[in-house]
Amino acid sequence: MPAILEITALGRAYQGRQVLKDITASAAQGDVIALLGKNGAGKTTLLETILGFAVPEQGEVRLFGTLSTEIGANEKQRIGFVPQQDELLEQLSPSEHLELFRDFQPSWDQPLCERLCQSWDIPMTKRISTLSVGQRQKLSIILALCHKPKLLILDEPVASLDPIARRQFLTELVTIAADQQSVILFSSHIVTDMERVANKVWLLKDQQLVWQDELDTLKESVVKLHIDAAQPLPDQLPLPHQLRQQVQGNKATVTVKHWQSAEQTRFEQQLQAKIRVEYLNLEDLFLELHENQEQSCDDEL
Ligand SMILES: Nc1ncnc2c1ncn2[C@@H]1O[C@H](COP(=O)(O)OP(=O)(O)OP(=O)(O)O)[C@@H](O)[C@H]1O
Repeated sequence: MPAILEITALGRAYQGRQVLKDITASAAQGDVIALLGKNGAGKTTLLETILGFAVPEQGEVRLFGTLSTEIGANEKQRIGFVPQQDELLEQLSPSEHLELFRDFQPSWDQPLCERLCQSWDIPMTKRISTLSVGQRQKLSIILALCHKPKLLILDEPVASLDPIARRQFLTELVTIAADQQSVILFSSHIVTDMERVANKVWLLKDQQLVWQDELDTLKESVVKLHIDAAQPLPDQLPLPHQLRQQVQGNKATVTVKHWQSAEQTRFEQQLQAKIRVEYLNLEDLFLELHENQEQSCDDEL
């Protein structure tokens, strides 16, 4: 069976300016992937290119084995998408909009739809043009979820949701990923949310996916070392794979990547110091991985 999502040597440029470069990645059933990157890193561009909205300048994307720019109704029925800017039909009511979608979707889950509409207080009979931003976002999510897609792509899906709706939405995502064995790929700047549900991280930086692996592996690999020495430490500490270091007298904090706990004793002996290893949450990891640009950095992540 072909992979749900396969990206090969993908490149995108706008008016000759490269936005994505040499991206190769794939996703398997059950993957919940957090797509991280600063503003303008290219997340929306990547998600829209995956969906086949534009022909890539380099490389290709395959969805269910078919080029994303050539997918037909069969593949489209297996995809759910929540765009950053919703594309709802303003003149309809939520009830009419949902009905319209349901008619085109053989696998529509009506009980799920009713449950979400009720728990998210969707005003079913008001015109969509009169809904609040949060209500519109909820409706977009319901439209994307209820046909039980095998590939669910969400671009900033929770930006306008209140904390209760966000938590409910995240719970739904986890359930869907587990029950339907689908792929979920979503971007968000609310990194704490992503950490709750994602099992993989794709990190976009300098046009490339500089990290694409298990979230747990990332957390074990990039750590902050708190060093406490008997004597003053040198300005530049001889530790490999440093992202950032701050030395003050006998103490230092150093963020390193490719950390291997077996090395701790050796470094302690080398520096004649005690080292405490701090494992970071995803938000701190994101900050550390982006704040290293001006610092001494031995190579790219
Ligand atoms: N249609 C376009 N024409 C020209 N440049 C574009 C176009 N769309 C996006 N860009 C540029 O490509 C880069 C990536 O934009 P993109 O929207 O993909 O980033 P993003 O990571 O989704 O950002 P954000 O987190 O702010 O939503 C930005 O520099 C943006 O200005």
